[in-house]
This record gives sequence, structure tokens and C-alpha cells, in this order.
Amino acid sequence: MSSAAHLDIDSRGLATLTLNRPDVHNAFDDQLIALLIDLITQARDDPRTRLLLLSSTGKSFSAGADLAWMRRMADASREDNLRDARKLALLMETLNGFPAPTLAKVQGAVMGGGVGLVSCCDIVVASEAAFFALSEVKLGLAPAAISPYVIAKMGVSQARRFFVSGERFSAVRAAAIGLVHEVVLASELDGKVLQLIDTLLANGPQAMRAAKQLVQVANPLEVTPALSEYTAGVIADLRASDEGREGLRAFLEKGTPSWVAGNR
Ligand SMILES: C/C(=C\C(=O)SCCNC(=O)CCNC(=O)[C@H](O)C(C)(C)COP(=O)(O)OP(=O)(O)OC[C@H]1O[C@@H](n2cnc3c(N)ncnc32)[C@H](O)[C@@H]1OP(=O)(O)O)CC(=O)O
Repeated sequence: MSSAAHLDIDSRGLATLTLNRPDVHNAFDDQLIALLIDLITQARDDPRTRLLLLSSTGKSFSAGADLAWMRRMADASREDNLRDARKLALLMETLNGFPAPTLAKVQGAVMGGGVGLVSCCDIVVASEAAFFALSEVKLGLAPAAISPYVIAKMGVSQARRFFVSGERFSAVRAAAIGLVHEVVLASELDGKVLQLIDTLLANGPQAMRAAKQLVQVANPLEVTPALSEYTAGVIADLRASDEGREGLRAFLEKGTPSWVAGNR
């Protein structure tokens, strides 16, 4: 059985981390989250690594959290649910804190946690056919663990709209709001990324790490333990709520959710 993600580090110091669950648009469950944390940590600790490329197999970059996993956790004890919810926050923290430059190559769907992943990368190149959404609210969920990183990337004003609307937006719009750095024709995506890799690998490796750190120190993103605990609690509670169960049921049964009337 092929692995749900794999890491390759070449002789130039390019570490390529590939999401590999194309049958579910590279949605990530708890096992894949654990594997990704492990592989990012391996890449971070490997002295050869000068650059991390995040890529994916199949039509889509990532459809975010695996909704079958989300649904399973709804039935877990509150303690297990909360413990589980912390894993996604740890993945975002690990990727965001990667010391060398990170580059994401995206195509197809980039949704929910997929937007979280790209928000944690330094450079994002998208196919013009890619589409984005913080679609959690359509599922009775919310973009919780990913929120600090997404807000830092797209800004508060855009987050206020897209967090509550769940609307899809294009790669061109994603670039306009700062989520993506470059949009290219699908046929030019690989070439553009290879060109950027060459540009980055020609730079001083230590200098790039220092330059990245300068941005982080000058403009710190403070994800405190209290904030992580809060965001984990939000997703743990929502997925176990009647509304979350209904949204997940509807997605998994390919239906339309029927929300309970009321203003809370
Ligand atoms: C991070 C946090 C939360 C989240 O991330 S919540 C998840 C947000 N993601 C979504 O809302 C994406 C849901 N998926 C879709 O809208 C569509 O599937 C698609 C990605 C636009 C692709 O559509 P298309 O019509 O091309 O393909 P299918 O819908 O037939 O999908 C094929 C296959 O894949 C399964 N699948 C798709 N996405 C997921 C998913 N996220 N989880 C599990 N499975 C997924 C789909 O069910 C199909 O399966 P079949 O068995 O083949 O029917 C929380 C926080 O921030 O804390």
C-alpha cells in the first residue's frame, strides 16, 4: 500500500513533501496529520535540507480535514475529542515554524485545512484553475485550528468575510488577498515551481533561514498555548454538536444539511 505522504530529500537540499491521498482530494485524517508532522520534523532535522516543497498527487492540493475522521471523533469522549483536535494545531505550528523556506505548489481544491497548510508556507504558487474555500461553516464546523495562520495571511478583513461565508474563491482572488503569490496556467505550474526552486537554491542557505526568521521576529505570530487550546476546543465542540453532526452527515451521505432553526 502506498503511503499517504512521502518525503524525498535530493542532493541539492530540496526536501519534497508530497500529500498522497488523491482518492479523497488529499484530505487529512489523524494518521496523515501524525505522518505529516513526522515528515516535516525529519526534513527540519536533516542537515541537507535547504528548502521544503509541499506538493500533492491527483486533482487537488487538499480538501482539508477528512470529514469521515471528523465524524468519528464526534462520538468520542470530550477528552479524546479535545486531545485529537490538538493534533491539527500541532501540524500547523510545525509547518509554520519550519526554519528553512517553504514553497507550496497548489492545484484543484484548496479547502478548509488545505487553506491552513498554504497559509503556513512562505511562497505559494497556484494553477489558475485552483479554487479555495474556508468551507467549514457549510459543514456545521469552523476554521478553528487553522485560524491564526489564515488570518495572518489573508488579513482580518478578508477573514471576516470568508470565514462566515464559506464561499469558493479563485486563484486570482487568492492572490489578490495575499494567500497566493503567483498564479500560472495549469500547464506552466511545474515549470514555474522548478524555476522558483532554482532561484531559492542559488541563495545562501543560512541567509535564507536568517531572512525568514527576520520576518517572524519583526512580525511575530503569537499562537499561545491558550489560543491553541481555545481553537482545539472550538472544533472539538462543533463536530460533536447537533449542527456539526448534521453537516458531516449531509456531506458523507451526499445530501443537504438541515439546520435547526434558531439564532444560536
Ligand atoms: C481544518 C478544519 C476543518 C476542515 O478542513 S473541514 C473540511 C473542509 N473541506 C471541504 O469542505 C471539502 C469537501 N469536499 C468537497 O467539497 C469536494 O469533495 C471537492 C474537494 C470540491 C471535490 O469535488 P469532486 O466533485 O471533484 O469530488 P467528490 O466530491 O466526488 O470527492 C471524491 C471523493 O473524495 C471524498 N472527499 C472529498 N473531500 C473530502 C474530505 N474533506 N474528507 C473526506 N472525504 C473527502 C468524497 O467524499 C468522495 O468520496 P467517495 O467515497 O468517492 O464518494 C478544522 C479546523 O480548522 O480546526
